[in-house]
Amino acid sequence: MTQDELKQAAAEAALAFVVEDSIVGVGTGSTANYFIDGLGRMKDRIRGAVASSDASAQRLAGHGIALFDLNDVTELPVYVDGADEIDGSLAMIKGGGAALTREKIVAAVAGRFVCICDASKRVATLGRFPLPVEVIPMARAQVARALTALGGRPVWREGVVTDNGNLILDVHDLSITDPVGLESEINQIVGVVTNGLFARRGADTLLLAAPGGVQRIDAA
Ligand SMILES: O=C[C@H](O)[C@H](O)[C@H](O)COP(=O)(O)O
Repeated sequence: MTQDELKQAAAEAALAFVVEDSIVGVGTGSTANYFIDGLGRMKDRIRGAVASSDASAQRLAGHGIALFDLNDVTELPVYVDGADEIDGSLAMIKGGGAALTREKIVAAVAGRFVCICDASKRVATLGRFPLPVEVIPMARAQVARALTALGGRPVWREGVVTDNGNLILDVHDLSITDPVGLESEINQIVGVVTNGLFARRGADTLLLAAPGGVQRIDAA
């Protein structure tokens, strides 16, 4: 099976978690796109969706799925999204597509975070994938210095502007021994909007696709 087929298999498995007549939280990226396409087939069984990016909103709209503003939503039973890396405790690195802040906001409202991944995303320790950090533009250099002081090597993702009008620094070479602590520590740097560690609120359920099938792993 190709990596794309595995992503699609994980995404299809997530459709079983969609609650009838509910509003669905929808992530961003190539794996989430397969989920959106599947959701399109069952659009008559849901009220609509909250999107975590302009790109996902566009794809959802293309399927005729009603879009809701998160401010108007009080109940979001399920959020489905991919990840760049996920560890044994279901903590993740996200933001390879620069959508981390909206993803974290929508996920925070959701009752259950279902992560959909192909097996290549599963790691013992987070950090081989450079950690994306969304930064207010005028603070780019000072945040980069603070991230260097933490032991990382920040690289500005030049040319990329987030849906919120901000910049991304990708932090290489971090030793992530305490994902929960590091997530909080980086968020304390003035000028940081948020970082791509999803550890304080990780996934509740992982659907991990390998050639042998899709494995379900629930958080302890
Ligand atoms: O900003 C992007 C998101 O965090 C994605 O969920 C993540 O990058 C995984 O994307 P993909 O499914 O394309 O590997």
